[in-house]
Amino acid sequence: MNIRETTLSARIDGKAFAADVRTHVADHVAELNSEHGITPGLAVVLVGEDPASEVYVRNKARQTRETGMTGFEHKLSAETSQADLLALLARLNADPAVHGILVQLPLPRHIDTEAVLAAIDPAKDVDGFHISNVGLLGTGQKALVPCTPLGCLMMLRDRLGSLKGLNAVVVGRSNIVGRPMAQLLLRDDCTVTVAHRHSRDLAEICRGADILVVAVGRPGMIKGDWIKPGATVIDVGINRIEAEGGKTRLVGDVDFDAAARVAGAITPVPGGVGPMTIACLLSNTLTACCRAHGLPEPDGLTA
Ligand SMILES: Nc1nc(=O)c2c([nH]1)NC[C@@H]1CN(c3ccc(C(=O)N[C@@H](CCC(=O)O)C(=O)O)cc3)C=[N+]21
Ligand SMILES: [Mg+2]
Repeated sequence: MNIRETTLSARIDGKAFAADVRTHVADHVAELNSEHGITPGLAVVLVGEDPASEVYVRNKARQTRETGMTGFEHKLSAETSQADLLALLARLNADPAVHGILVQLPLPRHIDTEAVLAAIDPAKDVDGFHISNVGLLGTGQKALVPCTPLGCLMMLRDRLGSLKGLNAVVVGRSNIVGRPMAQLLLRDDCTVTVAHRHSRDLAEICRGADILVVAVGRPGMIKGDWIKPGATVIDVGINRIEAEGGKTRLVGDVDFDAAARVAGAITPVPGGVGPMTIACLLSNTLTACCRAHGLPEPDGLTA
């Protein structure tokens, strides 16, 4: 087999997977609607004008509508006070048409992120960032699970079936990805190592990984010879770098071409984890809606 073929067979198509998840969500939403007259609603709150965030929020709003759910968008100026933001969240918490609430991060510096996340009703916390959901996940209870790690887990289960007993290495320990990812892998009976910027001999740690999840935000940091042959590699990094002709290009945290020659499977950037994150946001909104109404949750969409 030549290198090109090897690369292609190793690629995990997150974009196609996400489209499947959205179809599954849309089917369930249609059923909720026809049988119970319920339409799941997702509120997205964006504070300030960050171009990348606006693209993301726009994509998400479109996909929310495409799956038959209602999207509520709240775009607030960068100068919005914390009190005003908290007042909006109180209204959304009380609104029965809103089943999911997402406050786009990062927030402007004058706003206390932890206070804002704590103000979201945990039952509507489709990002899974409220400490109540973090604690439920950490103790193996039913939670709303952060979208990016949930999407990674879905791809891993799809590729590998059971994850039991596998060595999983998570590089990065953020509250958004690394930590919840480690909890999910532990729950699926992996032996989990969490590595980070202070870890000694990161290359050697990575070489022991049957599953390698990287979420550090450093373009191409993970080299091909750090990958165990046949390993499954999930690249969470989305780094915009300068390309030729003054253009920009998206790359992950893993040196894709080199890693793809060694890995059993690997997610590309773009077209890997990113689309799955949005699909999982939609599935979390559906899950929150089902729980709010005491109705059965969709199969295969929750961790
Ligand atoms: N409360 C909160 N929850 C989030 O989930 C959240 C957030 N804040 N703040 C920003 C980050 C970023 N994020 C992305 C989701 C999808 C893509 C995505 O679909 N990326 C495409 C490429 C898109 C492009 O071309 O720019 C891909 O990887 O194929 C990217 C980034 C969610 N975030
Ligand atoms: Mg880190």
